[in-house]
Amino acid sequence: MTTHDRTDFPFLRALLASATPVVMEVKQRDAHGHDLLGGRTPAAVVSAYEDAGAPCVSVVTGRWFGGSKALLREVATLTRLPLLQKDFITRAEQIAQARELGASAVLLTAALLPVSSLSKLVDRCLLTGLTPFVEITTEAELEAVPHASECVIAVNNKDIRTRERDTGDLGRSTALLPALRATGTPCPVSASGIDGPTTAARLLDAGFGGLLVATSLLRAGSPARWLDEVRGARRGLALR
Ligand SMILES: O=C(O)c1ccccc1NCC(=O)[C@H](O)[C@H](O)COP(=O)(O)O
Repeated sequence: MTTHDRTDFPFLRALLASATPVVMEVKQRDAHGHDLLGGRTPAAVVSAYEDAGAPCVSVVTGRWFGGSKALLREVATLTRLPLLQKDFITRAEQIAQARELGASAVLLTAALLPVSSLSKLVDRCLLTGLTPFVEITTEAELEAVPHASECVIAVNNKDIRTRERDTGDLGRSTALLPALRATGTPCPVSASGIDGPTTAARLLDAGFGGLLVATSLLRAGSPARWLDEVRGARRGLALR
């Protein structure tokens, strides 16, 4: 496969261009079924994310978290920011559908996909102009990621086998970061369980090129303040 021009991939381009590369997520419920929108509409949440300066937005369409394809379609009508679809994507038709719904990137969960399927789906994404957002939890899964230099690769700090009901092990991200970088991915990401601005600042300082956050941002009330606190915490770390 030939190397693609990154400028044709809006999700990756936006993440790489951002000084605060936090992918802000629209997620209706947490893994325990607790509502996260608190009476807000998706429009209100997306507007707050835009005001905060989010480079891109993730939309959970998976039913475990109360999502739906209609939610992605709705969010796509509300913003021009590049969108990531988070769902269990296992078939090429779902990639075509993601694009139709308005996504610029799709989640591919390495733990759920045989290596040959992951490879075909990554190829399909790249041919379709979607950024493959490949989530891994181990070094073995990471080694099986094809065309890593054209994928966003994210360490999932939570455990998909328990439906992500755990609080997340951020040590997994830190431990896997050198191996992540060695793949040549332009954007190593830490995803899930990032519990606040101080943790986010620490992960960005450690060298992550992006973070994916839902629960903490949605519970914080003001995403703009949350991101300001990340900047403040980073300044504090630089002064040490
Ligand atoms: O991780 C998956 O495989 C997955 C598949 C389908 C829908 C959602 C999925 N994961 C959940 C998430 O991606 C989290 O919502 C996201 O990482 C944010 O986590 P948090 O900040 O802890 O709410």
